[in-house]
Amino acid sequence: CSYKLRNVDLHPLWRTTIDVPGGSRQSPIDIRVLDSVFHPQLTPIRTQYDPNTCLHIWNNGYSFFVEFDDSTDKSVVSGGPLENPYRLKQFHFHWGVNNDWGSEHTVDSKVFPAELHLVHWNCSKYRTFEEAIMESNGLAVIGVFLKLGKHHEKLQKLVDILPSVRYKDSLTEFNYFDPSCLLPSCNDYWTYSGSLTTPPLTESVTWIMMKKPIEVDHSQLAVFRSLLYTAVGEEEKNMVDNFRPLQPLMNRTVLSTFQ
Ligand SMILES: NS(=O)(=O)c1ccco1
Ligand SMILES: [Zn+2]
Repeated sequence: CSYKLRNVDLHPLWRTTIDVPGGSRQSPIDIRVLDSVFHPQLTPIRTQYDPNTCLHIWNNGYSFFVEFDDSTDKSVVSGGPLENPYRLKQFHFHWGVNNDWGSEHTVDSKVFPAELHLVHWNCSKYRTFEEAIMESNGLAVIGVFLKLGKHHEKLQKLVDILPSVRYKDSLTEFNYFDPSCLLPSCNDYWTYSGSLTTPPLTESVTWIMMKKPIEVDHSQLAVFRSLLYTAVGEEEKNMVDNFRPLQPLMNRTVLSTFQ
């Protein structure tokens, strides 16, 4: 395989390898398939999303976030390694300047052009998302790899509105979207204990990484890359390579639902 070096010009947010004091469960990681342990008791992940809870999209200067109304249990994930339902708060992506890299997690060192994160918080134990991100079992993030392939029909509704959040701190209304259309058809996943990959990098995440990638086409990824890190009036910097470098596995085991 062609070994491409990633001389990536990382965003200042990630340029320093921020070592969280005492960090022992940081994300992202390289998932070594043969080292993962098959766990037959892990049930499939169950998502119940109400498209009416979709609120808006905003560009916060390092990704674009689709945010949901998390004041009720209308949009939740449960099952698998989760001891109770977790409420959907937002989803966002990480991507590269080209199709050779962009994902945060890797699979046997294989990099994907982008990665989707669906972020949920433990509403049975904590009162708010902000509180949950500080707790070891506070969050559950479903990660989905994106690969280059056929046009993703359902994603296009989101892609079409991205130009309206081109600049940092811009926000636009976005209603009636069910993010389960972005999940792969196959239920197989890996799961491990990790952290947020952006500040505050807290070690509060149960990661659920879907084995099968979804396909998007070149033009759809190109629109992601047309977004800007910068606000109106600032010197324009394209929002690309917004992924954190791989972190050491340390004393962790990745579990899998398949052999
Ligand atoms: N990239 S991520 O899903 O770990 C995340 C969510 C909020 C902050 O960082
Ligand atoms: Zn993320």
